[in-house]
Amino acid sequence: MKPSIQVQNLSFKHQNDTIALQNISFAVTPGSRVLLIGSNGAGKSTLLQICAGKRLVPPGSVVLLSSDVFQHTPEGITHLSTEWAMNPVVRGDILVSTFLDSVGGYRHKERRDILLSILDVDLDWRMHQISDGERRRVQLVMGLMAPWDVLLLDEVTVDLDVLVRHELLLFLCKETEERQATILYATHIFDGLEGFPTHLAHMRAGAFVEDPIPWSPTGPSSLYTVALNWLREDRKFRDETAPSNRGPRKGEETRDSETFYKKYDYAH
Ligand SMILES: Nc1ncnc2c1ncn2[C@@H]1O[C@H](COP(=O)(O)OP(=O)(O)OP(=O)(O)O)[C@@H](O)[C@H]1O
Repeated sequence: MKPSIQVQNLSFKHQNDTIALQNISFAVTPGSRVLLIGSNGAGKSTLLQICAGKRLVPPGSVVLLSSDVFQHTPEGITHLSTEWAMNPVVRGDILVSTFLDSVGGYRHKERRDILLSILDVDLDWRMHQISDGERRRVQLVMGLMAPWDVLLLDEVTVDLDVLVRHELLLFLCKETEERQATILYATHIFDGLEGFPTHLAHMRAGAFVEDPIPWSPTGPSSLYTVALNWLREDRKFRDETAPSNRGPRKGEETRDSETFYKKYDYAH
């Protein structure tokens, strides 16, 4: 089967020269649900942004749905991240129904209505008068209503209540099974996720520790235990190979900032 996501020798540096990805190669077949697991800063969001065609990468290094994702971003790719909710536009005084129509909701009424029900969204809500979790639900209706072939999810279920999150995960599983769509999902929350992934990908310092491995919820360890062990190994690996300055500093002289703030500390 032709992969829906094919990444070859991908490396990426941010503008300040921080190396975010190092020589990543992997392929994902249609119908897969791949969980990206890695510590903060491991490169998950950067990889998802690149797969969404949002960052310039060498031609041919990231091919989704048989098309170079940056040069000719194919139809059917949806990237949902937490940044969306920070945009003042989606916190403005606008009715949810108007908002959804403004992004083409009228074209996908059937799917939109299924999602309104799963995500328990009221079309009469006003975007500036709803909670963070409610706004997240509107984002998910918006992002998922047009049928997608590849879904790139960056921690967007974080503020959903557990019932809505559960229903959403069931919907996503159904979509991948019935339409052979593919999901790459980066998260740190493993509660209730046991039956979701078909594969786990372990990212460490911008690289894949190994190819995505098949996951079965009936195995000996829980997802949480696997993730915890991987992250412990990563921390040990980092401390042995590239000790960092993180944590308290021993024997350090007083910093200028301490001297300054102590001088103007009127609280005592
Ligand atoms: N805009 C940026 N400019 C410079 N460096 C960045 C930028 N965004 C991320 N980085 C760095 O790139 C590396 C990968 O970051 P990335 O956000 O992809 O990690 P992540 O695995 O998604 O982390 P988290 O779990 O915290 O979301 C980190 O070293 C991070 O400090």
